[in-house]
Amino acid sequence: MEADEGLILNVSSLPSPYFHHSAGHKKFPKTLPNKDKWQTKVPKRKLQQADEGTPFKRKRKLSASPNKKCTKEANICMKGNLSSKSPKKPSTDRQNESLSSRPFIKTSCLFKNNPEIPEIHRGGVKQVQEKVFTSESFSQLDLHPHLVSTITTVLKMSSMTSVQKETIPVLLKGKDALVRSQTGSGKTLAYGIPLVQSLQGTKSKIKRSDGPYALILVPTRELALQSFDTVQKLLKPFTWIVPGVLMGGEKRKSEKARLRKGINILISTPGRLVDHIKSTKCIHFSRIQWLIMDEADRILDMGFEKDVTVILNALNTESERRQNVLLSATLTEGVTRLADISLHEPVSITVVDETWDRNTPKQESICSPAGVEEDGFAIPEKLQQHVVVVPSKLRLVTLGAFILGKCKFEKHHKMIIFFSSCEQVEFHYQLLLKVLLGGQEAKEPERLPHPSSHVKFLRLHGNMEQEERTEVFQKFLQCKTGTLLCTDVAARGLDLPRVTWIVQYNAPASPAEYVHRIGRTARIGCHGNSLLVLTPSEAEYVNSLASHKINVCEMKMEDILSSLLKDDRFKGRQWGNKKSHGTNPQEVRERATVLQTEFENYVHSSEGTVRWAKKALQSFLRSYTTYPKTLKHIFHIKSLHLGHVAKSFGLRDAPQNLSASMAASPGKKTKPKPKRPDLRRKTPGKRRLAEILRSEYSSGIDSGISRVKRRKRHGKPDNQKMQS
Ligand SMILES: Nc1ncnc2c1ncn2[C@@H]1O[C@H](COP(=O)(O)OP(=O)(O)OP(=O)(O)O)[C@@H](O)[C@H]1O
Repeated sequence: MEADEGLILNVSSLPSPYFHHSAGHKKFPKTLPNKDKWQTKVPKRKLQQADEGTPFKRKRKLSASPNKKCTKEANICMKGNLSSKSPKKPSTDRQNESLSSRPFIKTSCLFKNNPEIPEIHRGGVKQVQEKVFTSESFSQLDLHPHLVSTITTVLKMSSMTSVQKETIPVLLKGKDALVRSQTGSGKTLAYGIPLVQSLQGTKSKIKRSDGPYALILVPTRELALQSFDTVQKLLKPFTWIVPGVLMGGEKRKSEKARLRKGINILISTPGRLVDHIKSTKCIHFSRIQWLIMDEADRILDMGFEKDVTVILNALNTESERRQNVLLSATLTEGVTRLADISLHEPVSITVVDETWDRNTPKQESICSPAGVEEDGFAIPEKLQQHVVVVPSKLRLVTLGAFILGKCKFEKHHKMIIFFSSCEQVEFHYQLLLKVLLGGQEAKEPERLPHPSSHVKFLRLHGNMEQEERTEVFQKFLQCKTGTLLCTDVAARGLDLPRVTWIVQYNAPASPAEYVHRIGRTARIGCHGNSLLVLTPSEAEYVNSLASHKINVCEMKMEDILSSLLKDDRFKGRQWGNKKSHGTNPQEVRERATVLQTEFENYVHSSEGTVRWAKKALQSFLRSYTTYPKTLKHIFHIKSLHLGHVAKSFGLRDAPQNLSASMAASPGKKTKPKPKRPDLRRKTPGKRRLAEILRSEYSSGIDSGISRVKRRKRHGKPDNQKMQS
């Protein structure tokens, strides 16, 4: 794929640095053994005795200093071949015993030579909190009675949220506003209600052929669809006002036709709108009265600034005065810039709880969100945030165990897992489907899983075709349980009901993105949970979050892994028909190793899957280089142990010659990679990176980035599909 151009991978033929293979068992079976044969065909490995030392030392305290980060993992930087550091062989007696009567599952490979796990201390950070609801009803506002009845009967809402109570009157007065309130607090209606109220009451009744009166810009297509849906509901009694969405993916011709017929409230992603501004003659903005930019900071973050400038210029040349609204749960520097160029004497609205040390809510007639950012971002009160520190080698099994624990054994969970690249989403989607679902639904991945199965997987990312994206979005919207694997394309604005867990398998590029990702749960006063997965060398990220008043509490990796005790598919033969003791750490380790072996067997079942895993690993490494400067001391490519990271992609060996730029030898200075937010300087590398990142958000017609084609039924990951 384009995203990976320039990276050269050689298939390594070196023996695995992780395992001591018993004689005659140097190679794993080439194909995934079927389930009943599994226990006899499992590659023979020696058992690690329970008394073989403590696998995880929890000695080191997490340094408060941002530059101190010397775990063993960090020190072994990027050495792909660990042969010199292979775990010691256990005693010969044990070895013989293993060879004669045991299943030869050697647990030391996963649980040895890992860096120490630093202790995480909750910093006693007092999180910023907002009160979600007020006791005031919509009927107290000066709204059209039909609009009020639509809100109460169609949307089934009675009282206003804090942000609605503050924002709606300001917008009804015709003022510009910069609105910040926590995720899931009802910002869509905060602008939607005054918008509809004002348009239904225009002196001369709006005609469809008039064209747009309002423009709503959002960063992703799914959010465009969602906002369209809300606006459409509000417009129920006012049928003469026509909303429409432009978001790419759809044929440009049919969008043009809809524009020609007339759209009064136009909802669009910036890229797609710019495309129409440049190529569609019938598009005009002569009657524009409203410009709303939802997730305003994101719109700028991802290199849409140029598009926004084109849009603003187009609006300014055709209409003189309009009302402008910027909204987000996180106000950042970018918004200040955008506010400067797009808002006119705005009212700044931020919602803060009474118990917090300011009055709530707060209105300022200045436009400087800086103070808000200093105070930290508000997190929904009922959102329980967790972090787990996991050595690289154990990341994949920990993820697998977590999914099984929540979705298979606790059942009623709906989960979103965030990854840092499309390739990783695709790879993990197939891998988890095949291994955790034991192959049933994996045979027909496009089919909905059996309704009784609570372990279901869906995936969403910017390289999918729009038709499939929309289908997946709708499916996840409607399902009660299941797991969505996605990139940040799903991080902003999406209101997906009943999501109980957010997992961040790769840490986000900024605390703001952390806030938006976890904000997909615990919406509008509901309960929710989040889990951030960090490696020992990344543990300091917790301090970075704390500096934004974000408080996470630690979950132990061992506790997550222990859910494997409930799944006898991962039982080592040593335990025979014996009932699990429930807490035996050795048994947990053994089961984790069985699961890891299943992952590896799948990955190594064909050349295509190996290539796929390497591709996913590459894209992970590439995304690792794009953390901004402020986080580079935590997320630095040189802190990664390539062999250990490879293991978390089910690869038995660290790929050799990964890339000249990626896997530079330790100590050798490499050119710094472009940082995520700084995408305006047009060096070719930056332009390409910007393109890749924008693919998550683009209009869908301009990037030229290859897309993952809709999979055929019975589709198997192979090289062809990944190349698309
Ligand atoms: N007054 C209300 N009463 C009850 N539910 C409401 C009310 N206002 C909004 N909601 C519901 O709250 C949920 C979240 O609303 P919305 O998506 O607008 O939040 P948001 O603040 O825009 O979130 P984000 O920052 O993540 O984009 C939606 O399901 C919406 O229908």
